[in-house]
Amino acid sequence: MEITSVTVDGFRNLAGTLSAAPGLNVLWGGNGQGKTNWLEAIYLLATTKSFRTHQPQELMAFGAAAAHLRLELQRRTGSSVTLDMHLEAGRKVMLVNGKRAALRDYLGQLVVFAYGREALDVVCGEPEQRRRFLDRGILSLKPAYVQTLLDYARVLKQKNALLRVVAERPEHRDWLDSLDAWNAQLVELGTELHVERARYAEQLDAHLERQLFGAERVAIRYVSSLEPDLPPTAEAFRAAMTERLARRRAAELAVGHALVGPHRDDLAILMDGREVARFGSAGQQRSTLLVLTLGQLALYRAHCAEPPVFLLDDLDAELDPRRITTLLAYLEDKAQTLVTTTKPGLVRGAARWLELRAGRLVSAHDGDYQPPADVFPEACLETQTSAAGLIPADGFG
Ligand SMILES: Nc1ncnc2c1ncn2[C@@H]1O[C@H](COP(=O)(O)OP(=O)(O)OP(=O)(O)O)[C@@H](O)[C@H]1O
Repeated sequence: MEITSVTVDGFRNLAGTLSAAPGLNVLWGGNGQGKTNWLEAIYLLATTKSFRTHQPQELMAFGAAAAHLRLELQRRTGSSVTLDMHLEAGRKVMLVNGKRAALRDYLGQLVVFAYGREALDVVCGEPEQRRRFLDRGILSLKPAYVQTLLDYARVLKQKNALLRVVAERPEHRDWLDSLDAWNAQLVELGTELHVERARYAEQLDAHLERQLFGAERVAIRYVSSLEPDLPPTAEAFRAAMTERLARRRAAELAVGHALVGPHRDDLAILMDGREVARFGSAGQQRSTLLVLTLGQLALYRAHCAEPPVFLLDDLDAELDPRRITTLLAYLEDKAQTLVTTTKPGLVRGAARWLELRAGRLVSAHDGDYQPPADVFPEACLETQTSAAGLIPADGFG
């Protein structure tokens, strides 16, 4: 699949249309000109989520009451698809080819993988970020999985509401009659989550592009909160969760919320057997995230013929020049890539150059266009200041 155009109205500081080419597209301009906002718009259109915020209101242009985003994409088969998203009063409406679409149908249309500063939480943040990372990867292969996620979240919410009421108002103890029914549903839905996530983590580990950035010593493993080495089978999980729910019943009643289930699981990201988040350098943490994200892309390509879209934010701030060349060469035949940079002179071989100012396109060039080498002295200064955060050329050494 390839994005051919994105049109935005009322979203952050953006306006107008960007036309993308197959291959590498470079969105360039000074700091604060809306480059990341364009990638965020594309990510939102693909996944229905922002990589920056959970607050829909923040996505709307200051003072605007609604936003509209449209994306045209072309499939390998030659067919084209239009995705529309309308944001208003905290609501999102999604259309595929002009028709309202259920989430599971919408999510399969455009697959994107994104690497940027915000995504570093996957390595360094809370377990929830790592569960989301896994879930997003599974959704790229299996959009129907979204129903399992929604159902599990709904049942967990109901169970928590019940436990809270009973903890706060003991006269409602008879309401506990329904607890077994909620638990039975959690076991079934939790089994699906566990099996999908544990298998995905196993496959992802096998597809990590370790040699690309010297990440040979990185390994990942799904860690169930029930038992760290629980096998990825439905039988093992069902038995473990049923036993644990019975054993923790009194504790759940005492604290007033659910203590057992895959909503407490984690993904271990290790280097030489130690957590990268705690023992890795800043450069090693970034390398690890890049290797994980490229692993998701490789795993997707192993299952799907359509190349996905790769979004790479702030290229020059995240990678040293040697790694930029290695990464862009790697992506060349695997994805349509959109990168943002304040230093377009660092990029070679782009299919399209899109210059942005104040959220709008000011020039577009194809092919062998030579962008200015260094036109944003203030941006260069900022990049130098943050140079300590660059992924070092010797990677994990
Ligand atoms: N809801 C909003 N409405 C209008 N403008 C917004 C909104 N949210 C952010 N902005 C503006 O977007 C700009 C930042 O855009 P963005 O983060 O895309 O910049 P960038 O080009 O990626 O910059 P850098 O190179 O520094 O990363 C800021 O000027 C900010 O004021």
